[in-house]
Amino acid sequence: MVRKIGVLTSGGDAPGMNAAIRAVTRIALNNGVEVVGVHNGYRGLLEETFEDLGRTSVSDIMDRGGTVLGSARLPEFKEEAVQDTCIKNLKRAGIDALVVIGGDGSYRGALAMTKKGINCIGLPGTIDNDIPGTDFTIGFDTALHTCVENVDKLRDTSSSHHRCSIVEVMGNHCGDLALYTAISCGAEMVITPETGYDELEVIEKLRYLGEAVKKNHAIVIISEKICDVDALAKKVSATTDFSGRATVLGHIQRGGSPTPTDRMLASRMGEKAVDLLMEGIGGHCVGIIDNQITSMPIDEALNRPSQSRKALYRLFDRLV
Ligand SMILES: Nc1ncnc2c1ncn2[C@@H]1O[C@H](COP(=O)(O)OP(=O)(O)O)[C@@H](O)[C@H]1O
Ligand SMILES: O=P(O)(O)OC[C@H]1O[C@](O)(COP(=O)(O)O)[C@@H](O)[C@@H]1O
Ligand SMILES: [Mg+2]
Repeated sequence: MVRKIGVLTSGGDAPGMNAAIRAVTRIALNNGVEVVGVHNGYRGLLEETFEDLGRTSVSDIMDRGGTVLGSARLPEFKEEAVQDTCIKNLKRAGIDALVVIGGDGSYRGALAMTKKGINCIGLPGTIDNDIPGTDFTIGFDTALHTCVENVDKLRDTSSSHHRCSIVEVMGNHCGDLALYTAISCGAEMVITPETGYDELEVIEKLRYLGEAVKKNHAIVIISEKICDVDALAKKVSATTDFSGRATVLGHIQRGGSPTPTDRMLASRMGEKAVDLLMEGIGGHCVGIIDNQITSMPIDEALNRPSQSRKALYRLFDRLV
């Protein structure tokens, strides 16, 4: 029987994490289960930075970006000795189950802890939308809104100055944020890990858009970690009709008040996490598939192939 649940946020923060913390806390308390907030991800398990959470501890946090519990990356958490210390610390605090809100790395940690005797449930919290086993992650929708808002602004000034804006967005190794932004903003090109990158092809396409199609501006959305966008912008200025400018949206994509979609998703997922723990289930992660809240074993989720975006790339091509 579960009497006390811990909750932590781990890896890169994401808007909506607070709504998830709130949901876990309120739903557990309403079931007569105590809740402990663990500060700074897995580091808090090691350093025992625990805080009892009451109903009002999670008041007025739903609309705030970031995570009130703090987040961290703790590479040494992969070591068994460190995990063993964390298990001891959890037991000493009387915490018998844990909700981990984070990305794929955090899921691996949650699985390891479950195998060592503390049931953990993973909630997908990342702006990257790169977690298998769910159609959408908490934070993706808000980050997409931020990207769209900023690219819309860049389009205004790019049109005035006959410019090509090359906009780098986050996503780690996943192109979703770039692809969804590109479709939503009516960009001229999208470059992601899925499309691959060929500098000559990009220049040729921009030449065609400038010289043959007579476009006033061109927006290129590119995923991070693909090329040096400043160098590409210089090349565009030197070899096409457009003057090139690079913008790296950076960490603003991680902040801001979560959209209602992210707040809803976080609340629904938080509810599911507590229900699973109360049923005695651990080592699972929660997802949303076809708008239904689901759960599956973490190792099954991590071994699933990532979803095909072929239809969306085709749509992008047909819209240009
Ligand atoms: N294989 C693993 N085993 C145990 N813990 C892990 C593992 N991989 C990552 N972690 C823990 O999860 C934390 C967050 O992982 P990271 O990949 O940085 O972010 P995210 O969870 O957002 O993908 C890491 O700092 C580490 O503490
Ligand atoms: O904040 P940092 O350490 O610079 O990391 C940046 C990375 O974190 C992210 O913003 C989020 O990644 P995770 O959710 O997997 O932690 C990535 O898009 C980006 O590559
Ligand atoms: Mg990750």
